[in-house]
Amino acid sequence: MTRVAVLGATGAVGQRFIQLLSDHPTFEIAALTASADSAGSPYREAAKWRVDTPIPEAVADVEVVETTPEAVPDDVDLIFSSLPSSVAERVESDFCEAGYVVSSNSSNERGADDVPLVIPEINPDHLDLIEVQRDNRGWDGALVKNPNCSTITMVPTLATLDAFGLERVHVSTLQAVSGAGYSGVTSMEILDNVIPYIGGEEEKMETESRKLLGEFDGSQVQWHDVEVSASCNRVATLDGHLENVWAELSDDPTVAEIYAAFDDAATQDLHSAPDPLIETFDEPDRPQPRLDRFLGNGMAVAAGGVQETPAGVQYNTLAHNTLRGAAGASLLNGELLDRNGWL
Ligand SMILES: N[C@@H](CC=O)C(=O)O
Repeated sequence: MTRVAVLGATGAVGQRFIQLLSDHPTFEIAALTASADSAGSPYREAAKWRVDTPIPEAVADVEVVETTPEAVPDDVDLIFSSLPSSVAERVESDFCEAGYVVSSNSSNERGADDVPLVIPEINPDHLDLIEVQRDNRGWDGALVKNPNCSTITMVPTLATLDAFGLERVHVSTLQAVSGAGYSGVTSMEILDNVIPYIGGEEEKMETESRKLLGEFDGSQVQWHDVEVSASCNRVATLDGHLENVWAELSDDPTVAEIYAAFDDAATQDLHSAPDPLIETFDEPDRPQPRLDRFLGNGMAVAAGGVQETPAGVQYNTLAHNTLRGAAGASLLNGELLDRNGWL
């Protein structure tokens, strides 16, 4: 078994990690960390459990430790991080310096030249950037990131469309409240409402997509030159980010060819990877968050409503933002790290 630790285990994404790890066939939880205030408490007291399955018995009485390399057992092979990015910025590098491999959902360093930003089905080869990172930083460990939830929802379809010459993308998002965390938006703000702004989100979609779709040339990632412009909205759904995408392509594929390309999107032979990666719908009113967010155990991307418009090919895409878009994304990167011998 691969021994794993979760940094920031009491938060919303941390709880998803616990849920996903509790019946994982090859990963076992060896340590859970939280802030100094919670350290020393059993997990069931430190975390206000809010996931829709019961708290796993195996972790309920585990004592939470502080988020420092010294507090984590030396024989931990892999660390998952769901720390707030301000904390991650300070502590993730300490873990990497201490020799740990960190698969992180936090947004710090996603754009750094020597940090792999990875979706296993899209750019698994970018993991080899770890060699460059180790040379640059002198680490025995490594830092690997997954993208933001709204980026990860859209990029699998864009990677597929790249075969038709992806030139420009416009996207408008309808993002669930869980993306903002438990104290993110209050009920008074979001009920009967849409908030047409999510701080920093548009920039994340615009930059992370280009890095993910880029080519790793052995020493650096040459970012894709597609132009992406995003408009991000918070809506009153619980989980599942729905996105309306317009993609301008240099070729002129038919709608049927686009559906066929989505259906054939590359998959990975990893425990948490869905097959197919993209579930398609012919119906113009799908995918929908409530109906389609759990496709592929919450790890698939859904796409539908493909049509030709004067502004390019238009379609809707959806993914579960805390599964495929957060904890599940880091977990999948951990499975790839393990399979490719980085642990
Ligand atoms: N930044 C995202 C997080 C993903 O769920 C958001 O605010 O929705």
